[in-house]
Amino acid sequence: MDIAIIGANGDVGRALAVQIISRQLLTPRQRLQLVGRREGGSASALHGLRADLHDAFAEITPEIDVALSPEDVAADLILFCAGRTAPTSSTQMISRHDLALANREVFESYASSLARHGHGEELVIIVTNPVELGVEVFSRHLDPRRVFGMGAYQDSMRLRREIATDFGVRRQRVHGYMLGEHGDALVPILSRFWIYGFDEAENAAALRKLRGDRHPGDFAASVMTEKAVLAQLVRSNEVEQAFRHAESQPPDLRAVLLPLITHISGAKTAQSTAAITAEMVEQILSGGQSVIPAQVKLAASDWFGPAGVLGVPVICGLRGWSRVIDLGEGEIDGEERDCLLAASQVIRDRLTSWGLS
Ligand SMILES: NC(=O)c1ccc[n+]([C@@H]2O[C@H](COP(=O)([O-])OP(=O)(O)OC[C@H]3O[C@@H](n4cnc5c(N)ncnc54)[C@H](O)[C@@H]3O)[C@@H](O)[C@H]2O)c1
Repeated sequence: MDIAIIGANGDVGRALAVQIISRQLLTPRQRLQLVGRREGGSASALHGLRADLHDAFAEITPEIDVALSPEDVAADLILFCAGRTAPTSSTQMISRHDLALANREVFESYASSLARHGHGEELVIIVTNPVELGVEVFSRHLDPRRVFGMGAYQDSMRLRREIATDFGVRRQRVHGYMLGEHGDALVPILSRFWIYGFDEAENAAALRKLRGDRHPGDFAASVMTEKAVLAQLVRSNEVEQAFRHAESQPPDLRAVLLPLITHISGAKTAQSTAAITAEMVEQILSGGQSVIPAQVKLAASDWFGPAGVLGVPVICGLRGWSRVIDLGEGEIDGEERDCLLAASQVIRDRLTSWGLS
């Protein structure tokens, strides 16, 4: 298994290279390809990064090479983190629409080249935003079962971590999903929540505590309200107060709001994104079949809604994802189902507005 990181000179790409090597996801005989642009600083910086990685991890480095054009990408697993990112300051504005149009070209150039020059068995994990756009573009060129967006995985792990903190357990003991869009149309699926090791009564009490008197359909409006409060605090330079405000919210809201302030504080979320992407890679490479929440391109026969890109739990292995699980009749709350249908519509509308209908 060889891995390519597209956009390897970016903040996420560099952190991801360190994660892949330090977790020894590749043996010394396998290859890590660092992919950047010929123009700009990448061409020289990637050779520097290659040397730095050898210097840091001499005993465990895989073979590392540098590629500077889409035609030269050659790997079994492609981690896509190239392109523009949302600004880290609340005063610099680039609309999501402009970000999408800029990144659509980058997605297209690599997806069409992989379709022409790849071996046809590649798995692709999209990190670049909008994740749903990347999944849509790649799924038009490659087998959709081999394309994943890591947004739902990251959002679900954040939800589990925040819940774990409140109940004083390790994140690995918490089950629960954050599905839908990696954006404003996120859907926490608390009806699939439980803590391993708690009995039925303890889990029911934990769920009551978690939900309080809130309904799944209220979540999107709460996110919008709290985002406006935080944007105001960050604009008036009260970043510490913004973090305190976000930390006072319930776990599902914290899972969305804390990364948002982290990004606009200037720190970005490169380290956590790289760590969680590497964890997802580790699961996929384990060789077994695991359940991974991810944005994928669904056919209407895959779930209870229409065809399109959506964050859902899928069974996944080295040949890609095979089916959606945990969303059957009676498995989730009726209101959560409605929220997922609404999220799917939001994503379809956005893709149409970005020229992909
Ligand atoms: N999914 C998530 O949870 C998540 C979290 C953080 C960041 N992101 C996204 O990841 C992406 C990268 O973020 P970052 O902070 O590393 O940004 P960055 O600006 O630091 O890096 C982007 C890199 O992409 C490279 N690039 C641009 N066009 C390219 C092309 N055509 N070919 C090869 N390389 C190209 C740039 O040279 C740069 O090195 C952004 O879209 C960001 O929104 C996603």
